[in-house]
Amino acid sequence: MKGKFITFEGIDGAGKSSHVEWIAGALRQRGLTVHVTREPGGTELGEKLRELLLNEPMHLETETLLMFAARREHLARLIEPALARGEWVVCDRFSDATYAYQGGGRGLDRAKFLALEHWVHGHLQPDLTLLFDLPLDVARERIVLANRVLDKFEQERADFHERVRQAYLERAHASPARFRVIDANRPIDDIRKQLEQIISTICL
Ligand SMILES: Nc1ncnc2c1ncn2[C@@H]1O[C@H](COP(=O)(O)OP(=O)(O)OP(=O)(O)O)[C@@H](O)[C@H]1O
Ligand SMILES: Cc1cn([C@H]2C[C@H](O)[C@@H](COP(=O)(O)O)O2)c(=O)[nH]c1=O
Repeated sequence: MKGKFITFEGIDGAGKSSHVEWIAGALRQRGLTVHVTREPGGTELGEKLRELLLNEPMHLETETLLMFAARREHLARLIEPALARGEWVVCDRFSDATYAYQGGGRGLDRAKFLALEHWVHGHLQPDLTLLFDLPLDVARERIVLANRVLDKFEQERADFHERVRQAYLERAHASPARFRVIDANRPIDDIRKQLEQIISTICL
């Protein structure tokens, strides 16, 4: 079977990372070779860029270019070779995050996003994108309960995160064949049952 590229998306605290390893395990049980990775990050250089991106204030275009620079490295070193070998890649965030955070959240010109997307991976889109969607206040409450140190994005105001959420939903609406919108305001076990059904259909 051909390798597939699955991405997880959603606002901060949506709960996507809680399912990334689980879905990889479910795929491995079907005999597949699966790589779990994340953005920004996923390579040695990408993880260094992640440190800067999540902590240093910078111009919006610098932030966007660094997200795509990290992505180019990630594609070249991990994602494209794995897919070429027929292996699967499960990635916590990809370019839809740039569309939602830098575009929706910060107001990056859409044409600039599209130009970078075309340059960096015009030939490749995820086979499946799971968008974890839920009201902002529920996601905020989860982050507070987790008691973690907030990064630059998590420290943004509620209106920023609301714009990110809406941009994700708009992007999902524009590509219904690629996206599955998951109601993330449910218990983890219920979400896993839905994910199990989704992967059964793509593993056929
Ligand atoms: N369905 C759920 N119900 C209740 N709590 C949840 C649910 N899913 C995840 N959580 C909890 O919410 C917190 C955030 O979850 P997680 O780290 O998976 O979110 P995330 O979308 O990856 O966030 P971020 O992008 O900010 O890292 C964690 O403490 C997790 O245990
Ligand atoms: C890929 C990507 C990510 N971001 C933001 C979104 C999150 O707030 C952080 C990553 O943190 P996580 O806990 O690993 O989800 O980075 C972004 O703004 N633009 C992007 O392209």
